[in-house]
Amino acid sequence: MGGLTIPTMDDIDIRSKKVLLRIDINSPVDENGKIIDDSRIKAHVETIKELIDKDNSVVLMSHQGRPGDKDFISLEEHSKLISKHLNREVIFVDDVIGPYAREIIKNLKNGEILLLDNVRLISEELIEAPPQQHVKTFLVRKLTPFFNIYINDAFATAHRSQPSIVGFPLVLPSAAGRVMEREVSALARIFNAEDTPKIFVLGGGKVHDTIRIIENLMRTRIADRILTGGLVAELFSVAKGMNLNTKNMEILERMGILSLVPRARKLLLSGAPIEIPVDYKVEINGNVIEEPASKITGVIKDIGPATVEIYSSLIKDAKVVVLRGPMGVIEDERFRDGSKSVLKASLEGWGYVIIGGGHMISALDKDMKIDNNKVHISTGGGALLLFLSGERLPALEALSMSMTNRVMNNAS
Ligand SMILES: Nc1ncnc2c1ncn2[C@@H]1O[C@H](COP(=O)(O)OP(=O)(O)O)[C@@H](O)[C@H]1O
Ligand SMILES: O=C(OP(=O)(O)O)[C@H](O)COP(=O)(O)O
Repeated sequence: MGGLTIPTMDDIDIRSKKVLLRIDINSPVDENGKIIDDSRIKAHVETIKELIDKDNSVVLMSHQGRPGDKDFISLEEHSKLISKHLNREVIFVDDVIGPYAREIIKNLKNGEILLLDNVRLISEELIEAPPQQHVKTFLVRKLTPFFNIYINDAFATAHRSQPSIVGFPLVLPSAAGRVMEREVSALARIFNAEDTPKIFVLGGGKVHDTIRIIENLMRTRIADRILTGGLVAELFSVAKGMNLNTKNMEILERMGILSLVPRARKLLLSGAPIEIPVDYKVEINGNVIEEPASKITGVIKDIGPATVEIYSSLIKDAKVVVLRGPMGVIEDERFRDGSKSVLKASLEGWGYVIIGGGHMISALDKDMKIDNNKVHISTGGGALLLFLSGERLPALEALSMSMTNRVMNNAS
């Protein structure tokens, strides 16, 4: 798959085993911490079902949000949703590696499913390091003895070199789950680097990740044009010398985004084809108004209608459109238009469309017509873009290493 040889669930003996299944059910949540879109949860049902049908006991592991952020919450609600979509009981334990969790894992019977709590409750999980280092973490050492097999189905986290992603494949027989397998093979099929023009529509809030992705896209000359929205647009607007007014600058400062301005300027000076919005929807004292980018007085919450029109016409002429990260604060119904409109334009165009990232997917309306022959809805955001820009993903590398280790172990 995708240049690397990666074991899938067809390559290992998965019958009547105890399986650790890393999934990515990191979902958008509202201001009360309630899940507003369960697409990622639904995506993993196929892999879980297959493991249960093969008489395994399955322990699910995932993260949700990052410590310090509002969406860093327990996985209890997720367990109910998995249970609903599977139509089976899912045991939830509000623990990850403690004695209580280990006891339940130990006693889990074939056919039973357990969801551990947010793996990022374990601080080691936030560290990016090579697999050889992560093998030594408490997380990997405490849990490995209970399992026969590790399956990684978390394509959306494949760009992180964290213990739950890269540690276990070095010590347990491992394979890619069905989501991981399908993502990698679909992208390899649909994404042809020769097809032009390729337009990337990049928004959302993970600006540190996105600037790295844009640098990669420019280095490998993959993107012909980048249309920005969300906080990514604000960064490039500042880098282009626009005045976004004090309130927005304070938000960017607080989020550590202003420190990225020199990198954004370097990209622009090197000729990166990055477009910024010409107008925005802003919020002032609870009211929504439209303002031109040159005269911003409110807090920026979405791209405006003139920008939507320009972006839509560019999108419609593209051979490949890749969208990741919403154009605005889509948790608020009043600021979903920008994201919905660029999605609609992409689906109406003639090119291939790849949509990624938990938030952008949640802006897809049920009545939007999706032609499965030319649209791939990915569970990944950052992972998807790094994969498309040619970067090697740590999760895939670790799975590939696990196969080499097994071949060597069998030979010795
Ligand atoms: N102008 C904006 N100001 C503040 N937050 C924004 C803005 N535009 C988008 N966002 C936020 O970006 C977040 C989603 O970004 P991200 O996690 O990068 O996307 P995805 O999950 O699709 O990969 C949402 O919570 C949304 O509110
Ligand atoms: O939502 C995710 O990534 P995405 O926003 O790039 O799609 C993944 O769950 C990874 O989460 P992280 O970016 O906090 O490591």
